[in-house]
Amino acid sequence: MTNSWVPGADASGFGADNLPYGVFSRAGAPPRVGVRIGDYVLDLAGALGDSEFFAASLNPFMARGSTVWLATRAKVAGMLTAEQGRAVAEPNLVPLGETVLRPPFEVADYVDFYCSLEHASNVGAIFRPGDEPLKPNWRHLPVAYHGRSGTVVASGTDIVRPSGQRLPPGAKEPVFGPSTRLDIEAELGFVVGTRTALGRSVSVSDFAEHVFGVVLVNDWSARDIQAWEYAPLGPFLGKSFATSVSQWVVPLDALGAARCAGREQDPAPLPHLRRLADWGLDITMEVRLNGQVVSRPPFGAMYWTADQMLAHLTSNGAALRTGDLYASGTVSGPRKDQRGSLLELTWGGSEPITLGDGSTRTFLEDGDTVTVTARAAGMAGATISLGEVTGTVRAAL
Ligand SMILES: O=C(O)/C=C/C(=O)CC(=O)CC(=O)O
Ligand SMILES: [Ca+2]
Ligand SMILES: [Mg+2]
Repeated sequence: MTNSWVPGADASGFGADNLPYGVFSRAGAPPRVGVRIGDYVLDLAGALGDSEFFAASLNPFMARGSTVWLATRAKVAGMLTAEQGRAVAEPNLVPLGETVLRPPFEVADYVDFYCSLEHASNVGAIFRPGDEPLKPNWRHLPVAYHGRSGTVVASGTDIVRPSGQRLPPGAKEPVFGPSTRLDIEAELGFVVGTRTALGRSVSVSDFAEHVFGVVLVNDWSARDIQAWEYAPLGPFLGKSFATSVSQWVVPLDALGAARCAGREQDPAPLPHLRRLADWGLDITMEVRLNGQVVSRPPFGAMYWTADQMLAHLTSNGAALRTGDLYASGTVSGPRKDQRGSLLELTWGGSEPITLGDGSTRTFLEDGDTVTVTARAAGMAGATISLGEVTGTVRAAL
């Protein structure tokens, strides 16, 4: 672990080995880019002075590319660990409590993958009983759909219960109204920094050149709307009403110690999707419902890794833009208490879970708060916190 002179930082999960980026503002001042250290934000506009930090999003900084990302990270780490850097950094440290956090980046395109073998198998069994849970393509490519970037919201934003069409159990005709099966999906999101030209593909080996960092994602899902609408084109309004992301983007470089071999793949993917480096990530997530832990999904168990997702996403020549967000899909592990959605935890609503106050849930009720957190191992015993993504359900309008 690299020690920081900032009080409390080393043990906070936001020590000098983490240094995630976000956007903050102070009372009456325009937003700026900052780095979190302990319970403080280092104002990068003040500490480094570069124009891309006087900005309301990380996009201008992310667009500069991986050489600048690494150089900036090294400078910031130096300031927050060495006594010589302290003179510059200290006047630019803002207590977290004096800041308002803003959405960290402007989302360009948003894609959601489906990369957990257990999640895909569980959902297949619940939605399509009697069929093979996995379609024949599943082990050959990371399945995904395009989501709605305009409804990606920052952690803390209230989620209004969506209305839509659904087919009530046993009914022959659909009805329209508030969803009765509102769910969560705990996911990891990858934020693209460096764009590409139309027609170009990104190979698995160029992953770290394009992906700036990771966020936690909750892909809120209305299971009744989804189940009725999805055939044959996939999820649409059942997921497009809101997707929440955490407020600190953890740089890929902070996850070096969390890298692990991806899960074994059988059959071997086609050459353009074959892994060339270890981009599995050993990250443990925690899902809390009204404060109670209901699941601990293990990201290291994902079948497809993020380098493969990016290679697939661009394999047809689709261009990348700064701010593109692609999420892993729901993270579910082999154990029951590792499932990343209520759909799976309650097996389609047939096995309610009991909360600490004695109440039970199948799906979310108005007033429920869901919080997803995650931690990864850092260098030499450090812990890297990925912060949290939280949201409270409000009654349908
Ligand atoms: O299998 C289906 O029909 C639908 C699956 C999902 O809801 C999954 C989705 O949003 C992708 C994911 O989070 O894994
Ligand atoms: Ca999802
Ligand atoms: Mg969504």
